[in-house]
Amino acid sequence: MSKVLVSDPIDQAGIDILSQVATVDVKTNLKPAELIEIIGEYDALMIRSGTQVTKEIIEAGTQLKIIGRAGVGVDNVDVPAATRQGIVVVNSPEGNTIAAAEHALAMMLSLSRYIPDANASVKRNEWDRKTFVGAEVYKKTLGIVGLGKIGSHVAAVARAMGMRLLAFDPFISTERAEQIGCQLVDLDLLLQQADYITLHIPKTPETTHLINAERLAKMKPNARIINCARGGIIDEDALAVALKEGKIAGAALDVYESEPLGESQLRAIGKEIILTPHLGASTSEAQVNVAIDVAEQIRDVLLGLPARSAVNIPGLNPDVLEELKPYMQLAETLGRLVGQLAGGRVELLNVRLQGELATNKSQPLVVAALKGLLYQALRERVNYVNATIEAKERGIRVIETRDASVKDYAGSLHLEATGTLGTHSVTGALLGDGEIYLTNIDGFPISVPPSQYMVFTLHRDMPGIIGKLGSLLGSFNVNIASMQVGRKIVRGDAVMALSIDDPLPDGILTEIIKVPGIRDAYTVTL
Ligand SMILES: NC(=O)c1ccc[n+]([C@@H]2O[C@H](COP(=O)([O-])OP(=O)(O)OC[C@H]3O[C@@H](n4cnc5c(N)ncnc54)[C@H](O)[C@@H]3O)[C@@H](O)[C@H]2O)c1
Ligand SMILES: O=C(O)CC[C@@H](O)C(=O)O
Repeated sequence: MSKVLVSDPIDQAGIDILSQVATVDVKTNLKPAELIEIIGEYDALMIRSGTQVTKEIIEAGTQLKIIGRAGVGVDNVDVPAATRQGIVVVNSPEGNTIAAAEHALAMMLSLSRYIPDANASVKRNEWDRKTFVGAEVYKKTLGIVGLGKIGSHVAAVARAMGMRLLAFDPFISTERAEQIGCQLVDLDLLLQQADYITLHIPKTPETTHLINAERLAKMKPNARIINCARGGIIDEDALAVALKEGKIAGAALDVYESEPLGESQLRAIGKEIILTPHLGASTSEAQVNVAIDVAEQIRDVLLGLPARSAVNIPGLNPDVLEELKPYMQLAETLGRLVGQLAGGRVELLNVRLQGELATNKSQPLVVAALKGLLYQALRERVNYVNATIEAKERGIRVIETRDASVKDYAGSLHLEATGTLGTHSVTGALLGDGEIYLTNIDGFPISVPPSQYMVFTLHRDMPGIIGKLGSLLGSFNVNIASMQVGRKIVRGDAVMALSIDDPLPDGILTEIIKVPGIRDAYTVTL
C-alpha cells in the first residue's frame, strides 16, 4: 500500500480520502532535518504553507510521486527540483479564493474603523470614542493589484459597497477588467489615485518588493494598503518607515517576508497597522475545500490517474487526457522503438501528429513520445512530468508537426529520430479493437503489433532470405513468435519485423548482418 505523509494540519475530510488508497501519517511541525530523514519512505507528501519543501527534501524523497499543496501558492515548494525528479506538484487553485478575498475585505474595513484596537481598548475596560474615528469606503477608490480569482471577487464585493475600482494587471485585457467593473491602469496611476490598495498577485522575482519606498512615496497620505497575497511583495522596512512618518495612513498584512513573523518594527506601530498570522485561507469552508481538492488528486495519482491541477505538467488537462489515453501508450511505444533504432544518443526527434490527432489538443502525445524515447537512458526516472526538461537538457531537439490529410487510420503518429545509428522512422496507429500496430518502418509499410523483444532487418527482397534468417536464429535457440516483411517493390529493398520470445543473445546481430542480402539489423526491447 502507498504511504502519504501529511506534514501540516489538514482537514479530516482530506485524510479520509487519502486513507482509501494509502497509509496516512500525520506528522506536523517537523524540522527540515527530521523531514529529510523520513521522506524517503513516502509516495506522497501533503502540505499547507507551513512546510518548506526544499531541493534537499525533494532529493531525499526518492519514492515521491506527488506533492500536494492544500492551497494556491506553491512558493514553498521547489517546483523545478520536483519537476526534475519527475514528481507531480498539485495545488487547489480555487478552494480558498473566497476565504482570501473576504479576509482582504475584512482587513480593509477593520483598518478603516480601527476595529482591532477599538476592540482591545474595550477589553481593557476603556470607553474611548475619539481615538477611533474612522473613514468610509463608500465612494472611495480601491486599487487592486492582480485581477485574478481573488482580486476579481474583491472587486465584485467592493463595487457593491460603492467603491470606484482601479486595477493593475499586465496579463489581463481591458475588456476583462471592464467586465469586472475595473478601470485598467498602470501601477503609478493606481498608487497615486487609490485610497485603498489591495495586493492579489503571486510572489515572483518581478513582484518581490514591488511596493518599495519609492512606490510608497507615490501613495496618498490617507491611503491604506492591504497584503493578503504573499510576504515580500511589500518591503516591510520601507512600510514601517512610511507608517511612522505618516506618509500613508495604514496597512494590513496577513503575510510576511519571513513566517512566522520574527523581530519586526511593524509590531511597534499602533492602530495604523493590523497584523494577522497568515489567516487568509483559514475558514472551515476553505480548509475542507482545499483538503478534498488536493487529497483527491493525490489519490488519483497514486492510482495511476492524471491530476486535474498539476502545476508542473503543462497542458495535461484531464478531459483531454482521457480522450488521448489510448494514444499515449502508442506514442510511448513508438518513442521507445525509434529511440533504439536511431541509437542511444538521439539529437533530433520529429513527431508528426496525423489524421484526427493533428490538433493542438494532442500535444501530450509529444511528451509521451519523449518519455518513450528517454526510457532507454533513464528507465523509471523519466515520466510525463520531467520528459520535456530531460530531453532539453540532453540537447534533443523536438519538432512537432501536424498533418490532418493522412487518412489511412483515424489517427496515427509518425516519429523520426536522428541519432548515432542514423535517421530512422516509425509510424503506428490503433486498430479497431484499440490494439497498437506498427504500420511503417523506415518508409516500408508493415502491419505488426509491437512485442517485448523484436528484431528488424533491412534487406534485399530475394528468395531464401527468410529461411536463412530463421535457421540462423533457430541455431541459437531463438524462438520466433511472428514475422512480417514490408516492401515497396518486388525484389527491391525490404524490412523484416520479427517478434521473438526472449531477448536476442549477445553477438547474434553481427551474425545476422553476415547473411547475404541483409544490409542492417536492429534489436529492440519494448
Ligand atoms: N493569505 C492567504 O492565505 C492566501 C490564500 C489564497 C491565496 N493567496 C495568494 O493570493 C495571491 C493571488 O491568488 P489568486 O488565486 O487570485 O491567483 P490568480 O493566479 O488567480 O491571480 C493572480 C493575478 O496576478 C496577476 N499578476 C501576475 N504577475 C503580476 C504582476 N507582476 N503585476 C500585476 N499583476 C500580476 C496575474 O495576471 C493574475 O491575474 C497568490 O499569491 C496566492 O498565493 C494567499
Ligand atoms: O495554507 C494556508 O493556510 C495558506 C494558504 C494560502 O497562502 C494559499 O496560497 O493558498
